Amino acid sequence: MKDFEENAQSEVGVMSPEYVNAVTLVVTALCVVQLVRVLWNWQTEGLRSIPTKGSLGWPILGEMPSLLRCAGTYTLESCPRSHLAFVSWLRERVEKYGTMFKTHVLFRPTIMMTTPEEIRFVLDDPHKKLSNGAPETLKQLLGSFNVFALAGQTHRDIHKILADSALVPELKRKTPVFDRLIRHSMSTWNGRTLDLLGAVQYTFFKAMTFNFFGISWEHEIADKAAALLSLVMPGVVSVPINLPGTAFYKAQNARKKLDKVFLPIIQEMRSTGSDGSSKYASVEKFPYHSLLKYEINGEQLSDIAVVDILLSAILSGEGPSNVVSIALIYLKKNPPMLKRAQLMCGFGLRLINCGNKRRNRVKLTSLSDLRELKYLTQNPPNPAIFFPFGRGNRACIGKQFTRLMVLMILYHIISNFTWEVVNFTGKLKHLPTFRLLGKVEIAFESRAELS
Ligand code: HEM
Repeated sequence: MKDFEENAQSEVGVMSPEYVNAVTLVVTALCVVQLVRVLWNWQTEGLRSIPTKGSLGWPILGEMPSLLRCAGTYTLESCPRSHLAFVSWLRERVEKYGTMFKTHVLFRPTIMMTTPEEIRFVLDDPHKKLSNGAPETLKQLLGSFNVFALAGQTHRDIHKILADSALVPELKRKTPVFDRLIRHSMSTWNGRTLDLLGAVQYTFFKAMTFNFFGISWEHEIADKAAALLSLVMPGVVSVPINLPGTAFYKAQNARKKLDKVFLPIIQEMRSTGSDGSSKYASVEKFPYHSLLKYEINGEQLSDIAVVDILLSAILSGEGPSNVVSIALIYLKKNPPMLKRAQLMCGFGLRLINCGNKRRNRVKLTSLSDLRELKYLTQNPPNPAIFFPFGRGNRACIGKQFTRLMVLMILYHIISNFTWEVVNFTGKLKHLPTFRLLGKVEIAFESRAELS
């Protein structure tokens, strides 16, 4: 019997444990290699056929780790050097591959263009073949009709409708309203320490709900909308995990509540026609009747599509609060520059309001008033090489609005207050947009010489 078992074992060739382990290892390694190949092919699809030189970096991560090392967080003082770090990341690749190279960042195959001519070519999009690569969270929170997700002729038409209402003549008409709103927002600042980014953003959101939905900033509904709007943006730049407590979850809830604020206005405007009058005490005059009549394939935009469009336009405007905060921090660090700005504001005040001794009560009633504030409107960049507001048919529609509001807010702060930076991380971030990190707490006091 024993002989039989030994013979049988040698007949079927029983494998030693070492042999089994080695085979398992080889098979697992082959599977991993195959998986990485499939992932990599999927990840770089579309880019491999483009005859541009470059490196796609690591599987999945691409060249993101090296880019993040250059574009991470920086202190305000090291900010110019941080630009140099990013520039050296670019220069290294430009020297190897040329001014246009392929890479893999933000989990996507990417073509980097580094000269103003190349960037202008893309933004001007002469063949009208490019569409926008907006993040998925943007679509989930702002809806499929958000302006960044639109493409082709529909995008061009909607862009024009939005842009027309943000042109200088329209802003001229609204300047006194914005001025009242800003002075009202600042009326409680004396002796208080404020989260400046939050406070300025709140004022901006109220100005924009007036601009895009016609909602009066004095009405409580404008406060409700501004509070909800400030919850949506953090969700757009967050990981889309829909669990209670996450930024994405809060943003989704805020979006649902915003629909309840805005949808009744759109529904009422459709029924009342084009004169813009409203039964809502909150709505002064709805400015977008042309949007209500806009048709795609013979069908008018749905009410929710109109809300998507206007909401995305409002939420594009979260940048200016960073601009105001950075300006105040830099001015504080540079007393001679602050002094000159104060003098110019004073000079502007005298021009605007000759004879009025209560200088802190002065109103800005037109855009030409602002032109007198020469120091605040200096250093125009070269438009051929510097386009912070984009270009072409995707260009920012809020450029004039931003200039106007930032200037008015700075003007009122500089001429009415002294301030101390109480709490600020001192850090800036470049990705996904240029912004200050954390809260910026600033203590405001009325300027003694004005009271
Ligand atoms: C510091 C302030 C701002 C900066 C630097 C800025 C910058 C930009 C840039 C670079 C783009 C182009 C994005 C692309 O190419 O896809 C853009 C688009 C846009 N911006 Fe702004 N923006 C600012 C403020 C505002 C404000 C206050 C509003 C609203 C009143 C606004 C509304 C829009 C809209 C609606 C678009 C999309 C245009 C389209 O795709 O048709 N922006 N912005």
